[in-house]
Amino acid sequence: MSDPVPEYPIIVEGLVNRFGSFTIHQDLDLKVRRGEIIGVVGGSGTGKSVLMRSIIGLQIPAEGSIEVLGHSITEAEDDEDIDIRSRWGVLFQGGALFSTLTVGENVEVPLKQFYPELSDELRQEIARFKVQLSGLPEEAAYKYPSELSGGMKKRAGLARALALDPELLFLDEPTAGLDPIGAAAFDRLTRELKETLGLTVFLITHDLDTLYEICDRVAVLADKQVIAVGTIPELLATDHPWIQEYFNGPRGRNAKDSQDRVKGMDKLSAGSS
Ligand SMILES: Nc1ncnc2c1ncn2[C@@H]1O[C@H](COP(=O)(O)OP(=O)(O)OP(=O)(O)O)[C@@H](O)[C@H]1O
Repeated sequence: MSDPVPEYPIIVEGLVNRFGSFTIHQDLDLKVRRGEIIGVVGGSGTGKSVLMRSIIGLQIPAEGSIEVLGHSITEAEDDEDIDIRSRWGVLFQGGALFSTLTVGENVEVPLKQFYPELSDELRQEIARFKVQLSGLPEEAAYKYPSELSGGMKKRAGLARALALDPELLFLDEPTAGLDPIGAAAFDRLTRELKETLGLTVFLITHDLDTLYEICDRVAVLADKQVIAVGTIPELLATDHPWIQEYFNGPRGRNAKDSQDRVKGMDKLSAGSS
């Protein structure tokens, strides 16, 4: 049995990341709450993906400490490292599916790695279930990534991220490249999965609609740090120029207007029923 999920399943303190003489993060702190969807935003190149890679142990920081599900990532021993990696799922930008494997076989990869004792039959059945959980038709399990649309590839990547029943889900720009309807459907799926599976979700995005629709809080990366974390109204109450420009610029206003319209329609339909 894994330990229970702590109140803050991700704690980053004093993180420093450098590439050569180029400093990406300097004394960056972030605490993610259990059960929330935290949106991570920031200009291009501010180090959102590098932060995610540090949290999941793919990028060794120059300084700082990172704790995930109560375990130190920066000082993990090998065995502990393997145990903890089975408790999160990651959807990388672009899906990162193996092109020579079918969708089902892609989902089987982490199952084979972490549960080699599973029979082929059971492993395949679990993979088919995860494919359906991600909103794909069952037959998608037998297709190759090249036979899927962009939106289906994202869902296939999500199915693989869910393979091990993770407690934490990392999504790197999940709606990038999707049409607005596909993006909204993916957002709904993320929210539903979070609620039904009790996940904590770390979600990097440039998509303002996603932030308004499904994120409980938003962390803003700028000036090599997380300069603010909070709900969108809380962020709007700060006077940081990037935050104001981002949420109050034309795209930010459009996203807010469209969320207000959806809420208004929900109220109307609740009133008429
Ligand atoms: N392995 C690496 N070696 C050298 N530089 C790197 C490496 N990985 C990332 N960088 C640099 O670190 C910076 C932050 O990259 P990162 O991918 O985290 O940005 P991001 O905020 O996710 O950007 P975007 O929104 O464009 O995806 C960039 O300048 C990038 O070129």
